[in-house]
Amino acid sequence: MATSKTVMCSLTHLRPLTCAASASASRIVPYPPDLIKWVTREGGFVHRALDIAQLGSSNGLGLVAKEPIPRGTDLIVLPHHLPLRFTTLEHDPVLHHLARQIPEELWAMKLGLKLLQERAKVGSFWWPYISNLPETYTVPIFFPGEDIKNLHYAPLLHQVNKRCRFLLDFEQEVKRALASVKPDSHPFGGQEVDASSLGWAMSAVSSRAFRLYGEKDQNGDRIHIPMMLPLIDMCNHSFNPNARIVQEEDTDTMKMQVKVVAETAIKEDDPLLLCYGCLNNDFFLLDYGFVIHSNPFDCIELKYDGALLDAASTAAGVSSPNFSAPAPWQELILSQLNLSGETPDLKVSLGGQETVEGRLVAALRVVLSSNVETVQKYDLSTLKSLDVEAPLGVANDIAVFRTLIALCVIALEHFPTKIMDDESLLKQGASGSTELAIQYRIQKKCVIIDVMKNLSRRVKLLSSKETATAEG
Ligand SMILES: C[S@@+](CC[C@H](N)C(=O)[O-])C[C@H]1O[C@@H](n2cnc3c(N)ncnc32)[C@H](O)[C@@H]1O
Repeated sequence: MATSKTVMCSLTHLRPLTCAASASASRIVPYPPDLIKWVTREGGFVHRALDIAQLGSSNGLGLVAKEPIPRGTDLIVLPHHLPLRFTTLEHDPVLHHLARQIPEELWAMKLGLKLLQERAKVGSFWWPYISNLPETYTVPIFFPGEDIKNLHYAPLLHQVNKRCRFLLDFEQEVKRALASVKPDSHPFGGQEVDASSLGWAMSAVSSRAFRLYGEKDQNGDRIHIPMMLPLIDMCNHSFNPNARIVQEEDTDTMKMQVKVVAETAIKEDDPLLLCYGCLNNDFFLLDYGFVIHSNPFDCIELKYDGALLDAASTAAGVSSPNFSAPAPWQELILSQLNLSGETPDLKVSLGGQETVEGRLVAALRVVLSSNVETVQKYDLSTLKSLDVEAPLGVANDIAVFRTLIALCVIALEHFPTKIMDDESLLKQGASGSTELAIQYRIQKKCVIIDVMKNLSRRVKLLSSKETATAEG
């Protein structure tokens, strides 16, 4: 739900480890070593048609094909020693101690510690790779406070604040851990590490690492671990990728190597594109620093709240809704949907592949029905499905969809601006993080509008069927 009242926390007031960047593709050093040559020299393979190039103004650098490449062609092969990993074999006890303080959901920080260590190390094996990394990132932890507020969407503001707070606390943790370390065992070569440099490392990893099979665990099974893949991580994202990552055993060394293979035929001058995952825009913005227009996986999060649903239902013209006081049999089904009971999960979503989260559809169908016998004829998966047409009757589904449409209207009204206002702000020439924040909130509102359109179509269809039945 949208809000602008959350207390902001941002890292922009902190001194960055590196000098400030202006261009989006600005790298750690002005003239980094040639990455393709380094990968090849280290025993990797890079298809001769591949080159690194600047792609548009906002996508940074990318890989492009200088000539047509047939489907199935090997494009890049990285031998086992090139990916950067944080493994249990790491010798540094301070790094391990710090890694243990990082919550699982911020896994990128763990590998980020290793990245910072290698960045600080004189003569690091990975320097040719690290020096090619972007100097700054467009993720919201680096937005000025005003632009964090400009996101206008509480669940994301919460995540941004959580990350900023973690980095500020972790900075203190790192300082405490380093205070007693002797200079020759300092994990960062004696360099000071602050929240800004930790944020740089976390963002470098979250925007570039892939989770692939890593070490074997005690049972001999390979576990997924995040890895930074030099050169491969120059590929930008698309939901219609022309390349994919494959892991296979190198027949010479018997070690795992990572490959990029052409998924489709690639035309001359086409960028090489991988799919980073079926993610919503919250993940794309938080982890990668960009937003996808008409993202089919974008969604908005709402709280299942009886009073709110009664208000929505009443506004939709549904008579005497009882979401605030469901009957005991309805309450029982709500507990089965985990929307009631001792530890309910009240977060429900609109948009994405499901259009309306199944638990919310089922809850509305059940609470807006007064007929316990009819409801008991169906299992939960039927009640949750929008593909099953009106299991509890046409009038029930019409009431459900109208309530959901009213809920969408309420959700839209929580945003302090309308899409028209946002678009005129963009036309006036908002730049950098302001533009990104505005694009993000426009997309959230578009998700709601698309859900409303979808539900309106369903109401129209059901109403025409209802009329036809009455007339017939
Ligand atoms: C794995 S890196 C790809 C290489 C990167 N472009 C560079 O300059 O190093 C991921 C980053 O590329 C950019 N990017 C990738 N795909 C994009 C897309 N479809 N639209 C906008 N930016 C994209 C984002 O900045 C993202 O954080």
